[in-house]
Amino acid sequence: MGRDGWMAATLEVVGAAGGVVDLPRVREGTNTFVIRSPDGGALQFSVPLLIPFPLPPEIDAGGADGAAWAVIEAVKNGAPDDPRLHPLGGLDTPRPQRYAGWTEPVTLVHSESAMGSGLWKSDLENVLAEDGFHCTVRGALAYPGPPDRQTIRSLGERVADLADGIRTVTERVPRSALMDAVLLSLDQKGLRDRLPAMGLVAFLGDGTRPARVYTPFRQHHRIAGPKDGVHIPFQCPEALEPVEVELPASGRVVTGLGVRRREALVIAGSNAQGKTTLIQAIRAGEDDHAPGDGRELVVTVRGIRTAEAGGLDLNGADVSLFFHRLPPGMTGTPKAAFGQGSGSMTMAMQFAAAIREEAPLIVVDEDRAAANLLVTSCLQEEDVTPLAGLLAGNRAALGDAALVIASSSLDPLIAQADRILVLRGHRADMIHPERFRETYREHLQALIRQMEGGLAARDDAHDTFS
Ligand SMILES: Nc1ncnc2c1ncn2[C@@H]1O[C@H](COP(=O)(O)OP(=O)(O)OP(=O)(O)O)[C@@H](O)[C@H]1O
Repeated sequence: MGRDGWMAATLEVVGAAGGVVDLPRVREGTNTFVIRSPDGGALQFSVPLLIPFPLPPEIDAGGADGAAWAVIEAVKNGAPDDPRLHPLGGLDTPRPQRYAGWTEPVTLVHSESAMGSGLWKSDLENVLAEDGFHCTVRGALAYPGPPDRQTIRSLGERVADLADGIRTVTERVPRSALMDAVLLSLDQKGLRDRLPAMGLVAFLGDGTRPARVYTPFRQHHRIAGPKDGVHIPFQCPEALEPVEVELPASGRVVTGLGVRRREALVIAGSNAQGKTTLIQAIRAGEDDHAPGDGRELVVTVRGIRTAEAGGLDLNGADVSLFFHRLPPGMTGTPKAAFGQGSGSMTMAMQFAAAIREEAPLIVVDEDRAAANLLVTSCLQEEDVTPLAGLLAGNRAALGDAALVIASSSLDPLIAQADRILVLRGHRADMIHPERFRETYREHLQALIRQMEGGLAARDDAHDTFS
């Protein structure tokens, strides 16, 4: 941190930048630093600024994160054309691509997770408040040489110019753009609060565009932006009884799929129809999204959990919901198991913990699950009850949690669903569970006939050649 003495000069920089530096928010080494880049070509800095742009009085402070989002994205957009903003993208350094993450667009307005912590976005460090726009900006300049009076003064001037540039852009953001983002943020927060009273744990609005595009800086679905090109919007089929909702802040009336408390909803469909994408959108509904994200109308209550196969160490984990005996190699009892968990044991632990801690919604994706914790094989012994078995015979053990399960091949599990949404060509349709069970029965009978036919043919061939 103290390389070349730049850190020692930081406070001088702060002084030189005058009143724009947000002194109460200065945390040296964390959000305030000046350091030469590892390749030596740039001087990287981070500094909390207070831009004199107070939250307009007509804006409800509850949606101020939307206004902060609109301002930050406008500044990022303006960076190439305004030399004062060039440090944001390291545009004057020999390798600007190294700093492109700082101007990477973000369509997230609020998240309780630590998602995208390396990106500039509306969060606890970037807030529009009554006393101005508090923001922590990171930048990079071409390396000016060792820290002496001249270079330190010029750094101070660049930071002051940057603050000035941010202020200019901020003041030009149309009020309507601020208001759109604010209302959307308030709508999502308000709807999330209302869901429990509606008997719902998630709402997936019609028109949602759930698919994502990944960039080097946004590699997780929660922070990734909308997919370009062909993008089929979600539309809740009539047979799934769409819910109509009046959004609390804008008063807009929208329709969509409501995921009900305690229900088991299966998202089915053959390969690559968009099951994982839809389930990820429901998970991302814990966050608030900006106009254009595509998931603005997906709202999920907080505290949802996933259960996935893994190989975690179990340290007194209660897996008795699924396991009635421990496999060899583990110690303890099913109520307090110790040892290296198998894929299904780890998943059982996560599932049981979610139920114990009263998670409102548990999400399971067949792609990431231990299949033997979901359905039974004819070889399975009695010491494990998979999820399909719990749904069939012991629903009470799952408490109040709703389940959303993406599955394309685990018919015995799909057969236990309360509702089945089936995706075809990325479009949602519905299969009545009773109809599915009939089809499944016929499918099993055909399989038995096929298997018996195959065995008989094998016996005939054996007789012929023996
Ligand atoms: N509504 C949509 N519009 C356009 N593309 C979509 C849509 N939903 C998903 N996709 C795209 O379809 C592809 C497959 O999606 P996804 O992985 O969610 O399918 P899946 O049903 O879970 O697949 P699998 O059965 O192989 O696990 C991805 O490239 C995804 O971005």
